[in-house]
Amino acid sequence: MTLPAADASAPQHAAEPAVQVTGVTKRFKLRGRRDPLVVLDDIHLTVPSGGSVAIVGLSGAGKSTLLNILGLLDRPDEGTITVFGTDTTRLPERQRASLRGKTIGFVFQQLNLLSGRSARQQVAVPLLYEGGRALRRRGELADEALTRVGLGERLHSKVSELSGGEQQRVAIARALIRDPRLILADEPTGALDPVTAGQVMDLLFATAREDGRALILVTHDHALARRADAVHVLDAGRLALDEN
Ligand SMILES: Nc1ncnc2c1ncn2[C@@H]1O[C@H](COP(=O)(O)OP(=O)(O)OP(=O)(O)O)[C@@H](O)[C@H]1O
Repeated sequence: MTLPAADASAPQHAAEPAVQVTGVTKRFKLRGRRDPLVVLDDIHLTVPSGGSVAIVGLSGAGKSTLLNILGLLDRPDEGTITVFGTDTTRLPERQRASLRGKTIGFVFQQLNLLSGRSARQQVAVPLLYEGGRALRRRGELADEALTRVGLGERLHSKVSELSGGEQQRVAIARALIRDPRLILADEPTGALDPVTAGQVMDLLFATAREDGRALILVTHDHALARRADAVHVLDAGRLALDEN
């Protein structure tokens, strides 16, 4: 897919990690319980530029909680998240939102598609907040992104007319249209058959391998996790490298 070209004027920091997580802790207060639930306990993680990391763990281990924090959708109680050299700890909400929008593409389990809109309209939505060329070319860029995920024949189909797997691919095309440097994916291929899943993951891994980009993938699928450069296991609040 020829997505919008990366900003050639943007500074390149090849040696700088894409994401650096230090000492992240997250607790939730639970109803009827005095002690909070410690979901993340002193998490450390480095994702190199051009790299991919898979996070595996049992249901309830805290994978989504961690992904929400990495995606700047939630804040940790302690610790720091540095994204492409920007320490997000003390960033005001508006700047966090701006960094999130410009830098991060989300492929989450909840697709959040609008049922009345066509695939092309859905995929173009993130470009509505951009000015200039990307805004003007949004239809063309959406078509390219949809073609890349194998939906070139369904540009005008409404979500309600698409299968679950096709909807998931629409969400992936939408996540990629702004050419994000960091892709956060939570079970991105859960609704796809093995062949389509393989193609979609090829696309996500290929995107991440470009210098200055990265992919963080949460999955229960160990075969898929092993395609990443490193696999980390989240268990009892701690994140450990899976050496197997
Ligand atoms: N806002 C919240 N308030 C209280 N507890 C929460 C909240 N969000 C998550 N939790 C709890 O934190 C734990 C981790 O949840 P999380 O959704 O991160 O797990 P997960 O590893 O993504 O699970 P799954 O694989 O089932 O999606 C769970 O026990 C969950 O109930």
